[in-house]
Amino acid sequence: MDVGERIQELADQIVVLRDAYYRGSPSVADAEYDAIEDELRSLIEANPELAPDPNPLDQVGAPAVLHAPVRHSRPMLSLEKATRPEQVEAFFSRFPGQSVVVMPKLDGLSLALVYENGRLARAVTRGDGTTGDDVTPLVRALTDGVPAKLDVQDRVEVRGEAVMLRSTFAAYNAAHPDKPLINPRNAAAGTLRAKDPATVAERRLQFLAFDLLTDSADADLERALTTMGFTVADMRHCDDAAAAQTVITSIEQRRNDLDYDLDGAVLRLADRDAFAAAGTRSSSPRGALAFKFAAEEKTTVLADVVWDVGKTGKIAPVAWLEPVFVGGTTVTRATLANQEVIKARDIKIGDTVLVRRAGDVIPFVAGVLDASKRTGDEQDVVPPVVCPSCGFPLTEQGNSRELFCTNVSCPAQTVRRLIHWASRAAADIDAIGGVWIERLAEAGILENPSDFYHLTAERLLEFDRIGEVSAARMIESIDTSRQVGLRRAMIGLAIPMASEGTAARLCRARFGSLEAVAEAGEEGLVAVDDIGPKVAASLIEHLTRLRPELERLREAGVSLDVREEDLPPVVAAGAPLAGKTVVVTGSISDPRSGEKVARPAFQRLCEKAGATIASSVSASTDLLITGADVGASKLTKAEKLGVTVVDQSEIWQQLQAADLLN
Ligand SMILES: NC(=O)c1ccc[n+]([C@@H]2O[C@H](COP(=O)([O-])OP(=O)(O)OC[C@H]3O[C@@H](n4cnc5c(N)ncnc54)[C@H](O)[C@@H]3O)[C@@H](O)[C@H]2O)c1
Ligand SMILES: [Zn+2]
Repeated sequence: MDVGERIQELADQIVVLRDAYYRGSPSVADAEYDAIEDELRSLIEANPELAPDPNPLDQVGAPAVLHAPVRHSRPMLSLEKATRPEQVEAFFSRFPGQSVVVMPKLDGLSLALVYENGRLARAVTRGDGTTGDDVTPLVRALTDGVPAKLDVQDRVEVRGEAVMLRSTFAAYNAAHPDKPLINPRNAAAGTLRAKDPATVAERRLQFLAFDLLTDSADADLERALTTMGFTVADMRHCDDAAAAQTVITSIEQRRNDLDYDLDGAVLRLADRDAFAAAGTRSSSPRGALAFKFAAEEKTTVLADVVWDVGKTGKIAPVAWLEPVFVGGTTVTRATLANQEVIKARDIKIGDTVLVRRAGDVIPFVAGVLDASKRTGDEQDVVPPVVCPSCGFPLTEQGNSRELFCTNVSCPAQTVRRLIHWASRAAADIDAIGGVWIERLAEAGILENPSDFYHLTAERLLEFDRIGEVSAARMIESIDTSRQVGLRRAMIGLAIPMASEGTAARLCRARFGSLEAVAEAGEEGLVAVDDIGPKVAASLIEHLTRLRPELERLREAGVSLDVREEDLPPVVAAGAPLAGKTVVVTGSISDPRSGEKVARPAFQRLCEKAGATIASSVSASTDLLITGADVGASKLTKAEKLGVTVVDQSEIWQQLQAADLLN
């Protein structure tokens, strides 16, 4: 094929792929689509005379199916892409002396919000860049971060990205295993295509502003937007390429801690007038550049599905994949959740599947993008009828029909329980990996956690492929783990229904040892906040069953007593929340960095500030601290009970003022 033909072929492919993508059913992963654009771009650069007409690279989006078309005041463009530091340098050298802001490139869909006489008049999607879709009712009903009113009378247009938070996405998929969403970007776009807000009510979006079109406002973009009350993607001012590169790298490193997907960093002239003066190309502004990060989604072939027995006997499907580089590592295994999810996503062995590895979640198979690629040789995924490890019959539980092995002495479960005991969150026996645990269990040396503490170097040296140094290290690591203490021992014993939070709360409630928990009785346990009768019953049942094991652990010198660090924090005099009972709700993030903060970590900070934490709002609550994405029902309840509601920002300020951060 000659170059001209290849160019035409790529251009045609792009048109077809864009059409499918902007209709909401992409047929390849973004990374694969981008590779096609890149190839076309470099062929045209080398052979400008062969540029196709029309050239899809000069166009934005797709001639979408518009329900309520609205023409944009100024075109909504795409961004020039970069992947190498030299391209960042070239950008700076084009604008000598100009300050540049560097900010995350949010992966959602762009919206233009038009305000007239201080009121939100219209919210419009990008569409083909010239004409977009009016989605005002959906944005009003479902999007956080869109003020209904502004303190400005002139016409103001604010542009930004509507994203679905990763936490919203995960919660939605957990609640709807029968109709899972593929990824947050697609989910956000689908939400704004809905005919009726009520049908997508659980799919809330967040708007983050990055552009402002008006004459009457501060020249500095970030200051102008924040003054108006918008949430702005974290912007850093940089005076040279080296500084920008440092910010880009730090954004990429923080990528996993954020509650939204990013696909890169955007560089843009900080001064609004300079940006406007720089002008545009056919499909992108000259005053901005997008630096792309490694993809968090790729497609690969699902080679097989194996059913894995977990520590509680749960049998879960695991996808074996042809190796694929995604989210920064090579992935060969991914979770498929359960049989209902496999059915809902219509996944077969041999399919080309989309694998997603984003944030701190384990890689999962998000679905099949293009079922028309099937050859007919694909095979259905058939759930097992007996335990793959011990052959015992299985039971099904819950709406997702999760499978469980009913044999308490199932060998696979035993190994998993031992691995769990040795894991970092529990006893942290880091020198002994899963493979060794399996070998030792097979040899009949390990069955219960207490067996670890009778291992000797001599015994380990009887095995093949082990030297004295590693045997000594393993024994030393076991010895250190004797200090495990109440909280982590409880985690390590994997008691059904008792979470890591349960273990932490029992310590905070001043239980002195695991035995003390076992003897507290239901009444003593439910007195602890957030421990209900079901959790209490499970604790009593399993700790009673484990009584002989607890004795064996004690005899082996393992501490099951509460550790100093797990006790409630010492509260300083004059602490800002002293004596207050508080409830924390919504998603919390540190305003200094924008990073998501796990709720327990934030609650711990509140405790340091003197608060007592409660799990739900009641008449004895003093404060309800709200993060992002708070359901209306919580607020209504607080209002009814006369509980004061404060935004997290106020608490962060108080924490900072009391020197409780860092
Ligand atoms: N999988 C497929 O088949 C397929 C097909 C077509 C397009 N796509 C994907 O769609 C995207 C193409 O869209 P594009 O060409 O407009 O490029 P783009 O999405 O990469 O860049 C432009 C967009 O970036 C967004 N953005 C996010 N944060 C921003 C910020 N801080 N400042 C400015 N803009 C910001 C804006 O919405 C803007 O419209 C790519 O990610 C591509 O992979 C995929
Ligand atoms: Zn079994």
